[in-house]
Order: sequence, then structure tokens, then C-alpha cells
Amino acid sequence: MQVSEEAITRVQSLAQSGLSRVPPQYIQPHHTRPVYYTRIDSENIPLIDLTFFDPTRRASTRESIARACRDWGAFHVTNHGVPLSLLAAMRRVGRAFFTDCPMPEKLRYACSAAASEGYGSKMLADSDQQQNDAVAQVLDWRDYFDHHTLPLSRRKPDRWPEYPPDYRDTVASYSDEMKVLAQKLLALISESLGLRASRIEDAVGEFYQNITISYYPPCPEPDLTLGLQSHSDIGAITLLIQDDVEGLQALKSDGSGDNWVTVEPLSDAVLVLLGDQTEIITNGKYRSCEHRATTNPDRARLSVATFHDPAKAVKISPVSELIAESSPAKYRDVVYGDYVLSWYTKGPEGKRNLDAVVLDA
Ligand SMILES: O=C(O)CCC(=O)C(=O)O
Ligand SMILES: [Fe+2]
Repeated sequence: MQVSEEAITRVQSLAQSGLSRVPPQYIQPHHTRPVYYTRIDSENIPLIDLTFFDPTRRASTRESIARACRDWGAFHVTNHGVPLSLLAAMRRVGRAFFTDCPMPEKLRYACSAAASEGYGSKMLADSDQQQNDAVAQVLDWRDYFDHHTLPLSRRKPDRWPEYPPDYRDTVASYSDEMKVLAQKLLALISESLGLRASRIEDAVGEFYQNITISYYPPCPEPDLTLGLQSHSDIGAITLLIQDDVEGLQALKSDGSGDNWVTVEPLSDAVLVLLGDQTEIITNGKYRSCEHRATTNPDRARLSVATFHDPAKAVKISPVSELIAESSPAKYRDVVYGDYVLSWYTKGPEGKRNLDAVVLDA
């Protein structure tokens, strides 16, 4: 079995080999290193309590959501209706797979050019451009497991880990619960813009949902590396949970410039991240959130991101209700599949793929 070749590329294997310096392909250029911008910890991502999701309190919830979507493109929700035991179970099965399964077992699920679902380390395709220029892409200090979960026709639990024994059932239940929460949130987000509740979900169409568990092993040189490079998520809405290890940061732009703000790990909350398609649909009234993951030398970190995306054939454009003479369309129509392709070949580099569909003022 050619396991050893594959194993070298897993960040977890590298970390466990006890190296004191990271290999050159993981070293970020100066301007993307974690210390490049100031880090401010006095500010926090807004926290919104969805207990007030009931009709009598909806107005104030909508206002908080509007503010969070304008200022951050991200917010935490509590009392979201997803059983807290399920959030804990999802973290537990994910961690068990990464830490307890021997590498040859994990590699049985390795993803490949032909199958994007499964266990991987390198998300982006090597583009022809990169190969021609011999410019190597800087690698993330991360391993992951990607699950295709919705529509149900894409859900193939036999492609997911068998260990621990409740892994597959946990991922399936988690997928169902996250879909309900994503629908609830898109309804509130629509209403917060004066749109009918179903407006954004109608524009997205049936959800294509993927669940990615990211595992960031301890890193000997955290100042030189990133667990995950700066990006905004490409779909409509991402729901993320993390363990108790810090590492996720959101970019906050305001009068004082750009700052990276650490997203505090909150075990009972779900983090909502608006994606690029929501920015387009809302004609830029709401922004997708640029974020990244840093590493640390001491403790492995785990996160679970649940992405809700349009089907590849869906055409996304700003909704007509938000276009007027005084606020013309800011984005050109995009076929979602074309957007995805450009993202995976060019790489995110912050929000450059979204910038490419912005219309000239
Ligand atoms: O690990 C994290 O907290 C971030 C994960 C993420 O941004 C992603 O998977 O798109
Ligand atoms: Fe992300």
C-alpha cells in the first residue's frame, strides 16, 4: 500500500514527527502572517439570543441581526434550538476520528481529484497558472474531513468514518438540525432587510450542504503559518462550532482600518458566517465575513463548519427589491458553479473572487 507517500502530506503526521521548524511550503509571505495586522481582543462578535425568535420579540431580534450583518457579516446565536448534546457529540466524534484512528485507517477515506468528499489536507487545485509559473501555493496547517450531506441524494454515510460507532448517525442528525437552523436564520436575515421571510432561501434554491471538520495540529512556528488562509465562504450561509481552543479570527473593517478579531469559543453557541452569495443577493447591504484560522504550539484545535450553498446551475443576482435608482445593482449575475471553479483554481486571497464580480460604480 502506498500509504507512506500520502501520510507525508498530512499535517498531523508532520506535527507528530516532532519537527521544530515548519517546512517551507507552509510559510506565509510576510503580508499574510498572523502578526501582520493588529489583533484586537476588546471587541467581540455580536451574540444574539434566538429565544426571542417568537413573533412578539422578532422585531428586536431583526434589528440586532441587521446590525451584525452590516458590521461583521457574522454573529453568534444562542438558544438556537439545536440540542447542545448534539453540538457536543459532533465535536466528540470529530476529535475521536482525528486523534484515535491510526493514519492508515484515516487514509482509507482520503479524498482525491475524483472525489472531493473525505479526508484531506490541501483544499485548492494546483492551477495550470501555478504549475507554469512554478509558484507553489502556501499550504494550510490543517487536515479536514468533508462530508456531502444534502440534498439527501448526495448523502452516502458509508463514505464516512465507522469510528467511533456513532459517527455516521451523529453527522446525519447534525446535518438535519443545521439545515433547519440555516432556514430560520435566512428568514430572519431576509426580514431584517424588509424582504419576505423566504426571499433569500428562494434565491439560493435547494441547499447543497457540506460539513467540514477541520483539525489543526499544534504548530511549532505559529507566527509564520496559518491554519486556514484568509477567505470568505463562497456559499450562502455557514454555521460553525469550535472546541475550546482559540484560533478563528474575523476581519473587522471600520474607520480605524482592518483588524483581526479572535472569535471567542463558546460551547453552546453557533457562529453564523454570511457567505459571498448572500452578499450578492442582498446587493452588498450585508457583507460576507472574511476570516482565517491561526495555529498554536500547544493544543490541537477542531472546528465543524456546515456550508449551505446553491446548486451549481443556479444563477445568483441581487434581488430586485434592493435595487433602485439610488442603489443600482453592485454585482453582476453569477452562475454558482463558475464562481466555485474560479475559487478553487485561483484561491481565495481574502475576497478577491467576489471583487471580480463587482460592477464598476
Ligand atoms: O476552523 C475554523 O474555525 C474556520 C473554518 C473555516 O473557515 C472553513 O472551513 O471555511
Ligand atoms: Fe470559512
